[in-house]
Amino acid sequence: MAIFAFLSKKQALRETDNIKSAKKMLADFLTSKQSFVAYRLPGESTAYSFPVGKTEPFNVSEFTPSGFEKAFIIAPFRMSENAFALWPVSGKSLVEIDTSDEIISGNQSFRLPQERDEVRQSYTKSFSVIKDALDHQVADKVVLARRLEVTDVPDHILPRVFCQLCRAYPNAFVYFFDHPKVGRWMGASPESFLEKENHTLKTVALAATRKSDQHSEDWNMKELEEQGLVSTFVDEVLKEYGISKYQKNGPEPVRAGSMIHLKTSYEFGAVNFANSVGRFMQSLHPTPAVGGYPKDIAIQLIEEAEKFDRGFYSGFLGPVNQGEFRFFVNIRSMELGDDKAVLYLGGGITRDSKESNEWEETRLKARTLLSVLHSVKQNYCNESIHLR
Ligand SMILES: C=C(O[C@@H]1C=C(C(=O)O)C=C[C@H]1O)C(=O)O
Repeated sequence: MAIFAFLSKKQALRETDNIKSAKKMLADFLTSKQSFVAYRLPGESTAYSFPVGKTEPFNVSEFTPSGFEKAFIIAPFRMSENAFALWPVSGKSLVEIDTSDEIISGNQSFRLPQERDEVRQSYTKSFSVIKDALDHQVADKVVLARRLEVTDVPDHILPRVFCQLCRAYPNAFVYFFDHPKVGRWMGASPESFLEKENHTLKTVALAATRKSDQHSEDWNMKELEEQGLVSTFVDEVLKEYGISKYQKNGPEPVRAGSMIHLKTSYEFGAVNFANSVGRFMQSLHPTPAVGGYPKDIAIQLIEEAEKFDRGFYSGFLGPVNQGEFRFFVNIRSMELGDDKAVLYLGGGITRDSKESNEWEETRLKARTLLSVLHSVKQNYCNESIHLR
């Protein structure tokens, strides 16, 4: 033990247990252009990373835990496009990484800059396409998303942003990956898609958004309906797969950063899905939390109203390990590259939605990542963030 006398406890631990500094490992991957994955599961103190070797495109319906052992799965919003499985370089396994050495001052002072008129007007246009369809009873709910571009985001701050996201959002699924076929993305998702633990499958119906300082009032009809449609959809998919016995709890309020959502939790036996878990995922995705209700009509309306490709935003992603898996909905996320970050921000629109409230909701959601980007930039570049 004496040889560690001059090291801090954390450093000594790193020497003995082979825990690497997240900041250093991710910086090395970025400078050497090595594809990688890094993630931290909700509620856990340990984060993991690995250099990516074998990569395989696949159709979500083909997914089985045994066929994708040790892979990290990344599925897009559109089920007509391929998902990707990323495995560690052969002979390498997951490395525990320490994200705690990156403690910087908080982000309380963060104020979201105003956005350009064109951005605001374009949202208004897309909103009216959706609202018209809802008013004509074409659908009951559609999730409308927009993009927000942040300039001057240099590569060297990204490992620090990842560490800071882990610290700021202990209950989120925090991830960061870079791969030539999939792109470079980072996020802090509050929403589980589907998880298998022991012999149980778990999912949630998460929707409706309030500022966390507004939670004392009762949830109104519009919010209850918006979340209720996600629950109705999950119930319908379970029924379609012949699952009649399941545990359902909620809805109850849950905190996600500076927001509160309503969540209903579901648990059911995995035995019902011997080889059909991939097909089940294909039926479940996208839930009306990120798509809409009815599903196919909502997807068509999204294509019509949003003038961009969602890519991996509002798809799902996560690790497969020892026959179990933890998949999360890819929200509160950003696509990185060329010295910029593009945030994707969505919100559920129903017939009772007001455009200005929905716009503000997307700005509230932007805070999750922007407040962290801002504090890292302030501390290491001595400047604030710039929106395009
Ligand atoms: C679509 C997003 O979030 C989803 C939409 C919500 C809403 O409409 O209130 C709430 C939580 C998420 O299920 C997003 O953050 O981009």
